[in-house]
Amino acid sequence: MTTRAGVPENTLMTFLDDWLALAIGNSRLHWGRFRGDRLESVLDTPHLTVPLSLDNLPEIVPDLLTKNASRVLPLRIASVVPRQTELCAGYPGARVITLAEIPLEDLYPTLGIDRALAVLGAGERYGFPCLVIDAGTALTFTGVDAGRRLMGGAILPGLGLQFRSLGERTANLPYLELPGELPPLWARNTREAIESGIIHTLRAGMERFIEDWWKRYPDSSIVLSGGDADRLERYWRAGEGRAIGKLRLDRTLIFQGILSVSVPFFKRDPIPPIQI
Ligand SMILES: Nc1ncnc2c1ncn2[C@@H]1O[C@H](COP(=O)(O)OP(=O)(O)O)[C@@H](O)[C@H]1O
Ligand SMILES: CC(C)(COP(=O)(O)O)[C@@H](O)C(=O)NCCC(=O)O
Ligand SMILES: [K+]
Repeated sequence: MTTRAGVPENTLMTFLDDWLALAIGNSRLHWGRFRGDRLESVLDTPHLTVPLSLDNLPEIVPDLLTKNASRVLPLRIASVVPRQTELCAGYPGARVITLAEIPLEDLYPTLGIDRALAVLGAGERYGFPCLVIDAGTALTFTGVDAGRRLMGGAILPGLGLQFRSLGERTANLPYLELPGELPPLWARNTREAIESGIIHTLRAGMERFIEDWWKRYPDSSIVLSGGDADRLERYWRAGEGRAIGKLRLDRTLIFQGILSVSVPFFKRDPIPPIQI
């Protein structure tokens, strides 16, 4: 396989090389800089407005690049936003990850690559079976069993989107930011009523999925990821907080997933044994 620049791909990444991972979500870009198999730094940036090039990469991710990084850094892209993928395609080291490369069974053809990589990353890091709850633009549940088969999942509007849609599509409701703390269940003003409705309903929904998942896979890890994961974890913990010890927070799952599908390109030690 060769890159766009015609360089054989597996000569691009060696064990100690720097390379970039880019996860393109519906709200923004998530960048990770690796040195070999080590994730050294991460950065979120707005969507691209112009094509990505060798010239503008240093301006887009100044904090990720070392000063002497003059050569073309390999860039492995996982995107759920086709227009943004197109804007990256002209970058010489770019390569887009597809579902065909994901070593999980029973994936359906339209599954988001971000979901596949995050749950792969979660399984590699915490063991299969595992359930990922990704609180991004959309909020997704993605579960994989001990045989690395996709069990199933669900998609709903993310927290930010739920707040925004009420603010934008109603005459009297304000657009609110996500609150820092879990609001009271029974509100007596508009702000808290919106916060309560969205957050307590989401918590109840999460409980439904989590309880069912643990019934099927009692020892499974459940991992929260995405831009709203920290807040979601805080809301979850502030409630009755059932079995909270087993909910992990890890916002780098997708980078672990991208690393895992890049493994053949590294001379790296095998990933630690999988705990089931
Ligand atoms: N600078 C920011 N831009 C966009 N969303 C942000 C930002 N900071 C925090 N967030 C939160 O992150 C959520 C989006 O999650 P994220 O994982 O970044 O989205 P995606 O991967 O779908 O682009 C939003 O609901 C918002 O509350
Ligand atoms: C569900 C998603 C929109 C989530 O995107 P995100 O919130 O990470 O930007 C994305 O994974 C997607 O476009 N999925 C395709 C449909 C599916 O996964 O079934
Ligand atoms: K995501």
